[in-house]
Amino acid sequence: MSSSTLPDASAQVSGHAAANSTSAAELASLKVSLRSALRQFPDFPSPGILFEDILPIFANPTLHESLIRSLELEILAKSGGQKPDVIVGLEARGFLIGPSLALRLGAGFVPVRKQGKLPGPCMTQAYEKEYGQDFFQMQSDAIKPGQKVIVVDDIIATGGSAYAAGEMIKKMGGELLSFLFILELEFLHGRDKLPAPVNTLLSGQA
Ligand SMILES: O=P(O)(O)OC[C@H]1O[C@H](OP(=O)(O)OP(=O)(O)O)[C@H](O)[C@@H]1O
Ligand SMILES: Nc1ncnc2[nH]cnc12
Ligand SMILES: [Mg+2]
Repeated sequence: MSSSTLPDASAQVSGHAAANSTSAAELASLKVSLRSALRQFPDFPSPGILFEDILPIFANPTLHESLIRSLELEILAKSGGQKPDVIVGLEARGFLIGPSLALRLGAGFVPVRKQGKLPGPCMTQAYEKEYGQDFFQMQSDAIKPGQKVIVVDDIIATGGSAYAAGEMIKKMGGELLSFLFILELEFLHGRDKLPAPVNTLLSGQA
């Protein structure tokens, strides 16, 4: 190793550290504006549920851009260099973020839909969520064996929806890298159900 390598290497390391701290500062500031845009509606869709409304973020192009950038930064910070092949988004609110995020990351997008919406052979999984139960489906060939997958959705409450998606992805031979949400309802401990790391931008209803 030449004597000039060490200073170059250490300059590179401190360059990465500076870039990481810049990204962390950017992410922290974006999260503040995203949180301030959320609205809450008591007793929707049923008594006792405090509904978290994320839609104001999408009504404002600056906040919309902040959201997609935050999700991208969160993945880059937590991925340990592992790039996803596929982003899986859950119908319906997961469709608001999945395709844009997939484009940013150069990954494919695959939908998980509610039963009866997808053509051709499908895999079906029952699930329960904070205020109901339903069936999810994916097209049976949507994930190729060995593909690296990140599941995205707006909110993790009980974790039932995301768990069902993870089950189907594993049955198709996909490798679950992580789950990513805008908001976590911590008191429901949904993350404890999930079989891969769980990353969230915001938490609430502690
Ligand atoms: O962690 P869980 O308890 O499973 O709950 C979270 C899920 O519930 C909501 O979806 P929902 O199907 O109610 O509505 P949507 O069709 O508007 O996404 C939310 O968008 C998450 O997908
Ligand atoms: N409290 C809540 N607000 C919005 N979406 C939800 N999905 C599950 N629980 C929810
Ligand atoms: Mg949903």
